[in-house]
Amino acid sequence: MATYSRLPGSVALITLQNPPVNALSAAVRQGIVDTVQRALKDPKVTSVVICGQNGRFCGGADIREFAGPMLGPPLVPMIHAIEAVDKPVVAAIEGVALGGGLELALGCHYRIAHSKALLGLPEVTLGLLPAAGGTQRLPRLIGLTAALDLITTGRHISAAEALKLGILDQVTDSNAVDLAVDFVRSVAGQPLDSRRLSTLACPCPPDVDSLLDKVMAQVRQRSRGALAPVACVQALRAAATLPYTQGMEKERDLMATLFNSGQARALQYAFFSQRVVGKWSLPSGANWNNSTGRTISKAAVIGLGTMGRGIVVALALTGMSVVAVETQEKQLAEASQAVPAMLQREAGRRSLATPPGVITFSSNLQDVSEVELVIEAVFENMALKLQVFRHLASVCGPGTLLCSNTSGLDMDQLAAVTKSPALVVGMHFFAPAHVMKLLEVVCGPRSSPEAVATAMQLGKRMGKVSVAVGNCPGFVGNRMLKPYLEQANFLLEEGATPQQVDEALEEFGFPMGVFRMSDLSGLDVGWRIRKEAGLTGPGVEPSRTRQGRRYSPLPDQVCEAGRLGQKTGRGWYQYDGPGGRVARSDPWVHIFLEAYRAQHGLVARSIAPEEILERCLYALINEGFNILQEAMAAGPEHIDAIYVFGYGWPRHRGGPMFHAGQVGLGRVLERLEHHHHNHPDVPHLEPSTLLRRLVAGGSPPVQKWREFINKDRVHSQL
Ligand SMILES: C[C@H](O)[C@H](C)C(=O)SCCNC(=O)CCNC(=O)[C@H](O)C(C)(C)COP(=O)([O-])OP(=O)([O-])OC[C@H]1O[C@@H](n2cnc3c(N)ncnc32)[C@H](O)[C@@H]1OP(=O)([O-])[O-]
Repeated sequence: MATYSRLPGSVALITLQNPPVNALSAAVRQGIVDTVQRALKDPKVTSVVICGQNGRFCGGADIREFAGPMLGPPLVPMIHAIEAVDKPVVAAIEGVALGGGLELALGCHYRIAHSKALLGLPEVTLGLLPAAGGTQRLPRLIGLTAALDLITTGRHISAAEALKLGILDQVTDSNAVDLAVDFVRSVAGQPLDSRRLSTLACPCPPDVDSLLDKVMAQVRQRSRGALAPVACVQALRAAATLPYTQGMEKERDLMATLFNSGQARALQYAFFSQRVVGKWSLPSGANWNNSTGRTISKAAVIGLGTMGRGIVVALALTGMSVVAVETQEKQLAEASQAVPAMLQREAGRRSLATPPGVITFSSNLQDVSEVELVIEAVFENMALKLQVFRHLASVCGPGTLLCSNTSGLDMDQLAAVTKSPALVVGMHFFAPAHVMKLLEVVCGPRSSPEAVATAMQLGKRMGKVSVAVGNCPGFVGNRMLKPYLEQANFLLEEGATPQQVDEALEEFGFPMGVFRMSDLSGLDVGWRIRKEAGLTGPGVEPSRTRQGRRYSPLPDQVCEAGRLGQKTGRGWYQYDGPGGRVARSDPWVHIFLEAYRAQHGLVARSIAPEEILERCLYALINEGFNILQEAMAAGPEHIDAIYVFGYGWPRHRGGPMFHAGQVGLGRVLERLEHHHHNHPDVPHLEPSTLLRRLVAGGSPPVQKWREFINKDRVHSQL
């Protein structure tokens, strides 16, 4: 709703009320229409201020309403009516003015904001475009070039940048509503024609067509199949070339194509998934609402390799002090050079509220005795990690939280060697740890709600999307990645090339296909894990089965040939020397694959992109269903947030589990059965029981899976 009050000096104050972000729900829109009418008709009112309750102007249209029929007054005529009012209307912006919220402000004659306010038109991140006049009014106010940047990226800008661009008329460090009230009194009675943005021409550079063509090309390349960014450029082309009314028709038509698109639903699902995972819960019933975490002010990181250095920076960026420990002198010296530079660069990239914390470098584990939380990031080897945990248990105080950055080893085994297993959790970062948004918080069977709450809270402070997951081999992300990688290797055995597999995955929307990604992260990472698991190495027969299951020794043989990816200049592709970034097809690989197939009596066949996608993605998704069944993840949103924020799953496809729902669970089941029939020695293709149950249960929408799983779990226990 929206409330109306009349202030001294003939000012009407309209306050939007829809906590927490005053989104423009049907009730708020009706409230605005009613209160603007009232201000218009009230002869004692000479000017109007619109603001939002609780220090937040407006977070835009109410995204929760998109799933249903649109009720209440539409936004476009509502904003047009405000613009047409013959009394000055000022938007007093505090907190946020995003999407429809900024469009509402653009319909006002003046905009005043608090210096900490955030503004923007992020609709493109929801698979939409600013459809309440934003694509037509913003370019008329700030010019086409600047509007193209804000609308095609959807980025939030500070009040300072908005003032510089000309979106805002004034910015204040004190109360923006008070300033707006004083300001509007001062402009009451002044002509408003020039303040009605829809009546203005759109300032464009002389070569407007080449600018639009250039931006369209950049957007198409950047968006990897996402529809909304392209539609945004088309709407802005209309703003630059058509009168306002026709431009608005173009905006409306483009929005109609986007609104019901699968991509828009996927992106809105991703928006809410990111928020659902913050509300963590454990099978024990402990959750974000009934568990309290500790606020950490001093932490330590053990092991300053690539991951350890990034974790130190991520912690220091929160303002806390960090003890960075590395026992190898050479590595310590290198890290104490590299880390401060990384911290400065990252601090420069982000406008930090608090200065970064102090980092102390040491080679002595004794120096962590005073910290509240330790993150171990040594080499991925259980024996070494156990040694470190035993040492930490003897050095640290009884209340210290001990965390490991392991990417898949048993957290409970580590907890078992400490005095307080309840204070042991996994904090699995993704490289580069100070940049990647995802954090898997691994809850061992003995991890206390307080420990999980502390790790989740710390993740939020580091700006991470933290997802609580269960303790199983590979946790969630890497556990699902295993069948995906396996299928990719099997497809090479059967006739595909690394390029064909990667092209299919990149066409789907991944920034990098599986083989280019493996070359980037280093083929030796997986090779070492397979050797430690006894799957390859001296004395292991290079056959194509292991424990009765199909196994591909292809990647082992590539590594044995000294090809470890970008770091050696050769892997599944060739590069311009060690560290090269540009992947080129390598004749060696094709000769090697032919020889391999001949050696194993395999006949290459042509494999269609559809089969590549089905086998790689459905094997991954199938493992996701097993993870949900075992309660290693609380819901599909958790798996999808992990893949979108940690594994490059294209956001406009929502995530693996959402994608399965869009394809149709029946279809996924049928295709898995088909591929498992053709490859009975690949257990990862055998459909998950939960998938079968969901299909038998009528394939409920993804938002209903958690309910279905919980009911199903209770039922199966009966
Ligand atoms: C016509 C027009 O052109 C078009 C079509 C549109 O306008 S499309 C809409 C365009 N608007 C946006 O894209 C802005 C989306 N929101 C945000 O970016 C952020 O929310 C925030 C504003 C920067 C605050 O961040 P926060 O970190 O302080 O809190 P939070 O946890 O994120 O949010 C707090 C709670 O508010 C909910 N929420 C936030 N914005 C919402 C919105 N626009 N609609 C509905 N719910 C919203 C959110 O789900 C969470 O709920 P719950 O989990 O507590 O149940």
